[in-house]
Amino acid sequence: MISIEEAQQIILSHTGLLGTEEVPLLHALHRVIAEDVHAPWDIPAADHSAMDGYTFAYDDVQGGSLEVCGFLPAGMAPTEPVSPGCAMKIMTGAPIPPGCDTVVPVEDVLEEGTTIRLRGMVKRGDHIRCRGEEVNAGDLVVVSGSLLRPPEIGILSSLGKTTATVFRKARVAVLSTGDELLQPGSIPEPGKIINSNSTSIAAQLLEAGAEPLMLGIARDDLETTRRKISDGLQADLLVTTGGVSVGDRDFVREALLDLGGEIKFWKVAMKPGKPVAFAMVRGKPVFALPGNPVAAMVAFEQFVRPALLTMMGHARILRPVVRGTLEEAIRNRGGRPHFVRVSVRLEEGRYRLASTGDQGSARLSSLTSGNGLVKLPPDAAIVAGSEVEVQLLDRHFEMGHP
Ligand SMILES: Nc1nc2c(c(=O)[nH]1)N[C@H]1C(S)=C(S)[C@@H](COP(=O)(O)OP(=O)(O)OC[C@H]3O[C@@H](n4cnc5c(N)ncnc54)[C@H](O)[C@@H]3O)O[C@H]1N2
Ligand code: MOO
Repeated sequence: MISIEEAQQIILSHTGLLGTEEVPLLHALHRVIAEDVHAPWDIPAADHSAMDGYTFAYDDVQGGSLEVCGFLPAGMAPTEPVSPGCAMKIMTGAPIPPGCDTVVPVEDVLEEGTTIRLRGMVKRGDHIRCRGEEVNAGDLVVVSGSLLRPPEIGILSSLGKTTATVFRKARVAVLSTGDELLQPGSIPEPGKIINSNSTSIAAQLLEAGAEPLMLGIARDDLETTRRKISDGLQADLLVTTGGVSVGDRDFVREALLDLGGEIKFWKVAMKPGKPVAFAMVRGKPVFALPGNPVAAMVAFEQFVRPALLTMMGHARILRPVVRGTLEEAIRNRGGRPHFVRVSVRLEEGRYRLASTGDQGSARLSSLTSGNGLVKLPPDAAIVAGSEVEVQLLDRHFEMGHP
């Protein structure tokens, strides 16, 4: 049995970047850009007013009064110089006319008919956003490999871009195995359960920015399992759940080998998720996750998600780890690291952690009532009040459960 870290290394050594595609700018949100973007022009393109107020030549201010000679709303492009001794009323964002070099906000003047009187001190160049202050033509503005968040989308738009070249979304085939499984939406019958794993894995894929392709259920026989897995190899990556332990009807590993696959590892020292397998089959990575619903989701977090993010160009592929105070004692009596599901609350700037209760590998509510995983070493007993590291699976829950 290998460690979690060894398993992650093996996976990443078989994980390469996907290709790229050009998409409309808004479709590039939360994806990784695969091109360097240089500015085709200065931003701002000219000196602009940063305030609604008056603009004038600083040297013309004699005794603090100026004659108002005109009005410059945003959108105008004045070319005529302003006459000596004159001020122009100017709106935020309007270009500074030739001859002017200073702006005073409207609330800092006394308006007396067609003249204005400055109420206080003014400095040359006040309240002017200079040409190229943010970006100069030719500057590298967005670097290839950057994650595109709303601000990056905005700056790309300001550079005239309407599309972006980004790494492709991974297309991931999802297959569940088991004779006991019913399609989602069914009414349970004796001996049967609903295939919830396909849905939870698909949700994890969507959250990671990938595209799930639902292959449905493979019955517990070698031929069906092999055929369904073969179908899944059309995708960039395949995730299966169930049928990977040592049961008489666990056919996933045999099917992978029959298809010419190489099993890079099987069984990782962790709980839940031990009987996870990783294989390369016809050049495609295949993750065979355990059937127990929590084991499948926790193994997805540790192994599938980092691989997907790497393929889609992300530099940050692991969940953030923070330190928090345990509100209760937790212990691991087993010989494998145990991912204890906890709820993480942010209280007065400190993280506080509480166990989500019964930690059974089949009990999905141990995940729904929490948002973090504490990796507890084998045979560890941690007392209440101790500080431990926790992987944050979901930042929304920190402010309290809805
Ligand atoms: N003799 C041993 N038995 C088991 C071992 C072991 O080491 N020796 N490991 C246990 C561990 S740990 C896990 S985890 C499970 C994993 O087994 P499989 O991956 O073969 O999964 P299945 O046996 O097919 O199913 C396990 C469990 O999960 C339920 N399940 C399966 N698929 C789904 C689905 N799509 N949606 C919802 N629930 C699903 C299934 O009904 C079983 O209850 O093996 C232990 N056994
Ligand atoms: O790995 Mo299985 O870990 O019970 O859930």
